[in-house]
Amino acid sequence: MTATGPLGDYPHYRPRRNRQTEWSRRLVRENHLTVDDLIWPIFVQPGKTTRTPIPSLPGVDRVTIDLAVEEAQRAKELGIPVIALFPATPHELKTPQCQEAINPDNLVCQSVRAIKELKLNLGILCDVALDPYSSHGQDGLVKNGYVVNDETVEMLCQQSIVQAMAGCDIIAPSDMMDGRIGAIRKALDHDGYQHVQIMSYAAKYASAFYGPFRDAVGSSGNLGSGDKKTYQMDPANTDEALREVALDIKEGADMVMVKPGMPYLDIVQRVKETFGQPTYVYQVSGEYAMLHAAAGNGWLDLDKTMLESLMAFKRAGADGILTYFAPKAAEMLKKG
Ligand SMILES: NCc1[nH]cc(CCC(=O)O)c1CC(=O)O
Ligand SMILES: [Mg+2]
Repeated sequence: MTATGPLGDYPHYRPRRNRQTEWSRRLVRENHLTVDDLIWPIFVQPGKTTRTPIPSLPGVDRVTIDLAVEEAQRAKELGIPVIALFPATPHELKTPQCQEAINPDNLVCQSVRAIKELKLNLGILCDVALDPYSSHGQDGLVKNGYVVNDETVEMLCQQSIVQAMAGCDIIAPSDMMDGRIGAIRKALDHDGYQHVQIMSYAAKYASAFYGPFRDAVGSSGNLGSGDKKTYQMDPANTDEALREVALDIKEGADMVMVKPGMPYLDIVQRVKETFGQPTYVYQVSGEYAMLHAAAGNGWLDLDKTMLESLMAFKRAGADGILTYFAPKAAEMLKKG
C-alpha cells in the first residue's frame, strides 16, 4: 500500500464509509438549507380579491393587495424572514418618464402599508428600478435611445424615498445604474431613513432568464426586441462582477446580490470569498420556469431538483436566496 496524498490512498481511505447511513451523512454534511435562507418574491396587481396566473411561471399568481396581505401572513406562519414585492402596473400608468414610480400611493407603496399595518415583524423588500413603470420597458429614463444614468439615479432616489415612507425595510436597486447605491444611501439618510437597509443587485447580468418575470410585470411587450446590455453585465465577465460589488459596498450597500443564480454560481462563490459580506442570490423566473417545465413533462422530480438547486446556492456561499419556490421549500423544510 502506498500513501501519496495527505489523507492516504485507497484502500486505506474509503470516502464511501461516511456515506453508508443516513445518520452518518447528516453528521458529515457541510451545508444546510433552512427557512431563514428564503426570500419570497410576490407580484401585486390592482383590484380586489383576484389571483391571476402567470402562464410562464406555473404556480405563481399575481395577487391583489388584500391577497398579498394573506400571503404575508402565510410567509410569517412558514417562518420566511422576508418577502419581496413587485408591481404589475396597469398599462395606462406606464409612461416614458415613469412618474408612477415615485407616486407615494402606487401599488407597491399601498401594498407595503397594508402589510405593515399587521405588524407581523416580517421584512419587506422593494425592488427599485423603473421598468415596471416605463412605457419602453427599460429600467431607466431613455434619451436618444440611450438609458441615461444620472437622471435615472435621481428618479431612483425618489422612488426609494416613497418606498421607505410606506414602511419598506430593504431597498433593493435592481437597475444597474452607476453610483445609485451611494446616491440612494445619501437620500435615505437625509430624509431620516438611516435604519432602512440596502440590498444591492450588485452583479446583475443581461440575462435571457428574466423572460417570465417580464411577463409577470407586463414589461416584455413594452421592451419588445430591446435589451438591457448597456447597463446589465455581460455574461462573459467575472472580474467585472468583483469591481461592481466593491463599488456598491463602498457606496453603502448592507447586502449584495448576484443574479441570475444557477448559471452564475461561480460569481456567487467569488463574491462571497472576496468580500465576506452578506451575499444573496436570485434564482430568477427563467430558472424556476425551467424546472417546472421539465417536471411538468415528467422528466424531473420537482421537489428534489428544487431542494438541490437551493442547496447549490448555499454551497456556493450564499447567505440567502430570492426564489419563487420559497413557500413550497419552506413547507417542505417544516415537514423535515
Ligand atoms: N429591473 C427589474 C427586475 N427585477 C428583477 C428582475 C428579474 C427577476 C426574475 O427574472 O425573476 C427584473 C427584470 C429585468 O431586469 O429585466
Ligand atoms: Mg454598479
